[in-house]
Amino acid sequence: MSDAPTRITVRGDAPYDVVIGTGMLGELPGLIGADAQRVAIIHPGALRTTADAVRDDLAAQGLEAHAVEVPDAEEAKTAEVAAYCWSVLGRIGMTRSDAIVGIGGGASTDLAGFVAASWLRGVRWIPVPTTVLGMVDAAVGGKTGINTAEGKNLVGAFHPPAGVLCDLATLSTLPRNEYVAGLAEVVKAGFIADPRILEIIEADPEGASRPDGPHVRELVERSVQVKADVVGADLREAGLREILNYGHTLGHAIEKVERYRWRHGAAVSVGMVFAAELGRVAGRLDDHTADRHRTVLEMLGLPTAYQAEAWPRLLDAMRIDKKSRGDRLRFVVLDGLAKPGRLEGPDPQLLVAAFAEVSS
Ligand SMILES: NC(=O)c1ccc[n+]([C@@H]2O[C@H](COP(=O)([O-])OP(=O)(O)OC[C@H]3O[C@@H](n4cnc5c(N)ncnc54)[C@H](O)[C@@H]3O)[C@@H](O)[C@H]2O)c1
Ligand SMILES: O=C(O)C(=O)C[C@@H](O)[C@H](O)[C@H](O)COP(=O)(O)O
Ligand SMILES: [Zn+2]
Repeated sequence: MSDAPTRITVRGDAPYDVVIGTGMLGELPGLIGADAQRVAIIHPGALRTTADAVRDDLAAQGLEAHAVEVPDAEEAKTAEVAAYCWSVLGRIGMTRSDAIVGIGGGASTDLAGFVAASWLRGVRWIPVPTTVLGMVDAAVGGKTGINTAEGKNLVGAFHPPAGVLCDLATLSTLPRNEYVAGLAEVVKAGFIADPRILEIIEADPEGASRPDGPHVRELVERSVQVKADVVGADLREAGLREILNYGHTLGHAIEKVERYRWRHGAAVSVGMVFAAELGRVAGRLDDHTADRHRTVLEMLGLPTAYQAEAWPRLLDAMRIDKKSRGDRLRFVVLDGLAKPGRLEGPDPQLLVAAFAEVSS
């Protein structure tokens, strides 16, 4: 692949590009909007240096730029932090012609996007993801939101960004365990739509699990393409988009039970093995593809098991999953490699049998 940035267009009512490359934060002013006077840059402490540099850059372009520091990781995805951001926006006088920039991992961009969706009923926003998970998944597609005490992402809005800047250089400071956790969403893209991703990882798991490894750009580009194709066809999750939730029904339940001490990617990793086992016990997924989940994820050092005694709490947490309809649980399962389907209201015994396969 070349050194020039790659642009992947996300279709829809207001199409936008996901730009993937190195050292392209200079593209940000062009995405802010010609009429903007003020920009709020929402970021966690870990990205303060980047946020300050972006603020100085935007100020040099004549914009009134404000860096808004928020708590780290999931601590940012709360109603209290959203309310803090709204109060800052009020104080700086942000209007509908102004813009919000979200810098950081998926937690920061989910919050920034939600603040943008809710402020004045929607202002322009641009995510600058700095984790592999943010680049391949969270920053693309306009799903924004925060958690509540009852569960993950229960409050939010679909609010597509004006553009997404994935500067691969920002990954140089990302701890390896965070990078590896993010690869779970890359593997998800492989199983639901692009098996070449799985082949790249299987051929060189060591190289694939390093943020400075040789496959970063191809893995990011392929995963973004999968996400762009899906959300470009179904922004509001009327049907197709549900496939991006593969592994998330149990994954989100694990995050809640763990009080967000588990990384999202790690929880989704266990959740995908569970979904594969569910597909297998339901007689829909072949043994080879089901087994391949555990093999690929373990090659990367991702978890594939969870404590058996948590099952009642997990089942309870799964009931409020967004794919549920009334009392009916719904799961994304595979009918084969890259053939996602749905399993609606499964026999509880199937769930127990599938969970037994991931229990430790
Ligand atoms: N909106 C969506 O479609 C979507 C998709 C997938 C995941 N998500 C959400 O994304 C979140 C997970 O995102 P994540 O895995 O990126 O975690 P995160 O945002 O919590 O970031 C992980 C950690 O890495 C730090 N960090 C980020 N970039 C860094 C860098 N370049 N250098 C050093 N440290 C850095 C952060 O401060 C944080 O401590 C979850 O809340 C999940 O629900 C949303
Ligand atoms: O973009 C989507 O749609 C997804 O489901 C992507 C997931 O990886 C992501 O974790 C998303 O935030 C989950 O959404 P939710 O609607 O289940 O909260
Ligand atoms: Zn996810």
